[in-house]
Amino acid sequence: MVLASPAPEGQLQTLVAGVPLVLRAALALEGAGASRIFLVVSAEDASSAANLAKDPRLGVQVSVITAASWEAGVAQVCEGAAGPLLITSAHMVADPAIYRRLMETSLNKRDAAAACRNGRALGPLFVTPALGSQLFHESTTVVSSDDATSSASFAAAVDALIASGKAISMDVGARWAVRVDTTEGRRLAEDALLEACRKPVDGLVARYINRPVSLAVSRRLAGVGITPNAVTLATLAIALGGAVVASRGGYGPMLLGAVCLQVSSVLDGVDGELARLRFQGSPLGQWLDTVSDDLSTLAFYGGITIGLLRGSASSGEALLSTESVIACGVVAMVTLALTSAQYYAELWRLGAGDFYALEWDFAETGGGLRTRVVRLARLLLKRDLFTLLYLVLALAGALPIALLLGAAGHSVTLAAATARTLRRRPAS
Ligand SMILES: Nc1ccn([C@@H]2O[C@H](COP(=O)(O)OP(=O)(O)OP(=O)(O)O)[C@@H](O)[C@H]2O)c(=O)n1
Ligand SMILES: O=P([O-])([O-])O[C@@H]1[C@@H](O)[C@H](O)[C@@H](O)[C@H](O)[C@@H]1O
Repeated sequence: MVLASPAPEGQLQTLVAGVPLVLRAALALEGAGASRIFLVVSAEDASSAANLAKDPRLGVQVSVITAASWEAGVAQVCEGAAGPLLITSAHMVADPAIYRRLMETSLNKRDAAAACRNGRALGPLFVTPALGSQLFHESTTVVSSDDATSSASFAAAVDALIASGKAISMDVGARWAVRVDTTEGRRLAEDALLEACRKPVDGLVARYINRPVSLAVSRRLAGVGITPNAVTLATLAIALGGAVVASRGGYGPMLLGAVCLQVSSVLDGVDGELARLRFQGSPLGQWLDTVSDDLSTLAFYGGITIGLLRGSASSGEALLSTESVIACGVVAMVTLALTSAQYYAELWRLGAGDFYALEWDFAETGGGLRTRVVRLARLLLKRDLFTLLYLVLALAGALPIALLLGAAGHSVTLAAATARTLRRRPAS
């Protein structure tokens, strides 16, 4: 059971990366495993809190508690609680792992666990109902309700709890936790939230080139109404448009086609970043993202195959014979389609649309020679890398090589996907 404390009056709706701060706190607590949330607010904030509590992104029940003071509201919740509570200020934007770790702490030996950095309390406190009610009942000085920096004085009170031995101090280590009651604090929180949108599976190009750009775009779009799904469809439209242009043939159109594929590959990060930043991820979005990646690549091969057959020598057509262009184009498209079909079937059975919901050998850390080879091959065959490579080849007027590499690369992934499907086929 968890409690999110109020922001000072009127600040419930302050946006942090596109989400009202109190809603962000509630969603983060839910993500960390909170099964119920009590939101303590003043009478003036009650109706806007009630609206935020109805947000469709929330999966847990949020009860709004109206109280004359923060302490009175917290004490009221503690008194009715059956198990430990996590008390935090809506002003705190933190890595959900901090809340998760606090909630996992056993309160058998002490009555509370506090999130700390360098020995100082940050604010979030996991506490037994008994200590919680005692703290907020008896010690009216814990947080003075007319104190503008109530979360700071709350942290000071938690420091005192640690000093008296009643609370365990849990060091948050490198995890981030930022107070957002200042413009600077909100900026730092947005930086941390955006950084947390990176995916551990990002390839080298994604990590060092694509993400810095897509994160800058997401920062600007976070407060705008555009949905992740709309961004996914826009990235697909850019790639398909590029493929149509490339099919006209010639150096310029085919280069533009490769530029469009690269732009869509960079913007491909924005949809997921917005989904994670604003808690707007969805099964439909996962599927759209996966299918749009594959359709974009497939259309590119189609576009350049037609373009090479139609074009002049300016795009390196002489590098491959007409028959080889057709053969490589067809092999690249068919192997990509057959690979995707197998992954889609597995994803469908799993009830997920996210390519990374599948279990992958290359996701294992360490491992023997085979795992290392698979991991290296996977890194080389990743979309972020080959998309950039195709752009370089288009610039060099050597796009037939892209078709050749596409045919070879997707044949390898088809072989791996087929072996995987056969391995996983249930024994009859
Ligand atoms: N319209 C969208 C797009 C993406 N997502 C979520 O975001 C993830 C993708 O995150 P992102 O940062 O965009 O990763 P990509 O760069 O697209 O990498 P990949 O496609 O290889 O997963 C999806 O799996 C899905 O969980 C979503 O919910 N809705
Ligand atoms: O992980 P990665 O190679 O960068 O990219 C993946 C593709 O390889 C895969 O075909 C597609 O279905 C996924 O959505 C994702 O785009």
